Amino acid sequence: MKGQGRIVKLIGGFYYVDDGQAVYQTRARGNFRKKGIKPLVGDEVIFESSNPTDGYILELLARKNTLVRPPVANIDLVITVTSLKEPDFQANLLDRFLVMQHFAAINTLLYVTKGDLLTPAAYGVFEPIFAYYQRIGYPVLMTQNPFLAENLQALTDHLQTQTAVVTGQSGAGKSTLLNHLNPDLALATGVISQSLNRGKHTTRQVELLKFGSGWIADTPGFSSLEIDQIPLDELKDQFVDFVPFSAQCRFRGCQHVNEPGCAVKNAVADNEIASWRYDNYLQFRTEIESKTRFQYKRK
Ligand SMILES: Nc1nc2c(ncn2[C@@H]2O[C@H](COP(=O)(O)OP(=O)(O)OP(=O)(O)O)[C@@H](O)[C@H]2O)c(=O)[nH]1
Ligand SMILES: [Zn+2]
Repeated sequence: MKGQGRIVKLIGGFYYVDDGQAVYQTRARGNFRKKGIKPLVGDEVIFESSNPTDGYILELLARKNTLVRPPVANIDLVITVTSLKEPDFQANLLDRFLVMQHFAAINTLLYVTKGDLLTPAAYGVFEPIFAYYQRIGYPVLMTQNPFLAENLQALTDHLQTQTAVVTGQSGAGKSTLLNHLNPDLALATGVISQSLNRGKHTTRQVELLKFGSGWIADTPGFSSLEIDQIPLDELKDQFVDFVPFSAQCRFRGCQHVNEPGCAVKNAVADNEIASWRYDNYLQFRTEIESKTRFQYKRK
């Protein structure tokens, strides 16, 4: 038979395709292989299969978007799980996630965890920081006890028919959040967490799981993230809080570094743009510049 379905996981060179009725184990064939295009979890595909364990992907349908890390396609929403403690909150890492997700044109929601490990006073320090992210356009779900029913319900309301991916730093609480969200998901992650005994990192591969009428995927955590695939002069556009000001910069194409009459720098001085955001912007620029220089040298 020939059918259309979605790749829900990738293990050992096999792509598992869900066509809404069943899941088929397939391998990649098709023209796209010659072009060097690799199927990703989340891809819509045309496949051929005579039985559930022996099929072929013939064709990849056009992708809406692609997230490089984790490698997933056709995502509507990324839930970026951000812990306040164990591991400590790092605005630099959070901004990396946000910049990469904006560059990939994927919507982001912030889910804040581990407030329960802090005193109310220590927790309070973080409130204005996340209020800032909320103000510049990122939905934020944040309560001191992160897994209160109302907070989980608010997240469920955001999910609906969407395809969502849970991402974030190692140990931030991604799997824990999924377990709280739905007992059915807990089953799926429960299998994986048996391997917990062998090491610290639980989630090793991306798998799309049915959630309500949509899909959700846990992903392996990571502790660093390179932003150097973003072209240097496009980095400023990924800082969503800079964009409303940049139209008032004296020079078109202002990079907000040394240019006179820069409205973004003025906004930083006036505390309208958070200084840590601007500092991270300059740091990311330096990283991209040093990478680019390296590439020129090699030619
Ligand atoms: N106190 C507290 N502990 C939490 C919270 N969220 C997660 N944890 C604990 O933190 C540890 C790591 O949680 P996980 O859900 O495995 O983290 P993860 O982000 O999935 O980790 P990786 O799969 O390694 O990327 C576990 O021991 C959880 O029980 C929270 O909000 N509060
Ligand atoms: Zn400027």
